Amino acid sequence: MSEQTADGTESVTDGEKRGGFPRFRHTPAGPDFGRFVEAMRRLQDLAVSTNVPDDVLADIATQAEELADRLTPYEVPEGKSPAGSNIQLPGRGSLLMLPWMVEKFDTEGVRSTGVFRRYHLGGNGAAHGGVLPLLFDDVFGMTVHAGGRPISRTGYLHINYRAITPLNTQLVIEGKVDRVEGRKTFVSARLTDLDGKLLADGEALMIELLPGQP
Ligand SMILES: CCCCCCCCCC(=O)SCCNC(=O)CCNC(=O)[C@H](O)C(C)(C)COP(=O)(O)OP(=O)(O)OC[C@H]1O[C@@H](n2cnc3c(N)ncnc32)[C@H](O)[C@@H]1OP(=O)(O)O
Repeated sequence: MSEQTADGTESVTDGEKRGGFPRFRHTPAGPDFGRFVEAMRRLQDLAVSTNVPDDVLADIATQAEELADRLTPYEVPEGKSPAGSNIQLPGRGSLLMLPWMVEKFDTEGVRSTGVFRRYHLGGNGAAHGGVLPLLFDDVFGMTVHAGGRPISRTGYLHINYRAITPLNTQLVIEGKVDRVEGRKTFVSARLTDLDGKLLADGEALMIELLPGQP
């Protein structure tokens, strides 16, 4: 059963295995959206890797403020932006997500490839330990979805850091459903380089939302 809400989303209730998740209509990315997101990613990389003279930075800060002012009138609620739901774009078009491409999405599992960039630097050339759980959690969410399981949230997420994760190196992550027990879906994933060297592995418990659970 579903009902239309004031902002145009559908609030879906019992029987549709979506917990309290609204059913958002897909917002397609326009022709320049991918270019815009990549430009924003370059800005993020540069924001953490430059040392700009004060007089130049004053001008750049003004330009950044002007850009934000131009974007602000177009702010929309969750589910109304192309960010996050366009799987043909790196990170599905979301600046929050790692800029990785989904290469496989089916009942056997999910495979995604990409690089950690300068923005993701932790220390001494390695990716920050905090961005790996972001990658794993996102892959686990997709794995549950690809596996045909109901909408679920992460109960726990465990990462084993097996080796230093390099920046600017093509890597691959593969996630799969290990087993299902009632509402509980146990998933696991491995992050490797293209030679198969294991960098990190992880497991998580994804719990099916009950009707109305946010
Ligand atoms: C198209 C749209 C796609 C959207 C995809 C969304 C993916 C989102 C992925 C995320 O990252 S979610 C963000 C991080 N996670 C959260 O914010 C979850 C916060 N926690 C909750 O909301 C609740 O804990 C939750 C709804 C997941 C479960 O609460 P419940 O009260 O419904 O479940 P309950 O505590 O009764 O636990 C259900 C079962 O799981 C077990 N369990 C729960 N937490 C556990 C835990 N941490 N470790 C081990 N077992 C756990 C619990 O023991 C029990 O086992 P049994 O059924 O065998 O008795």
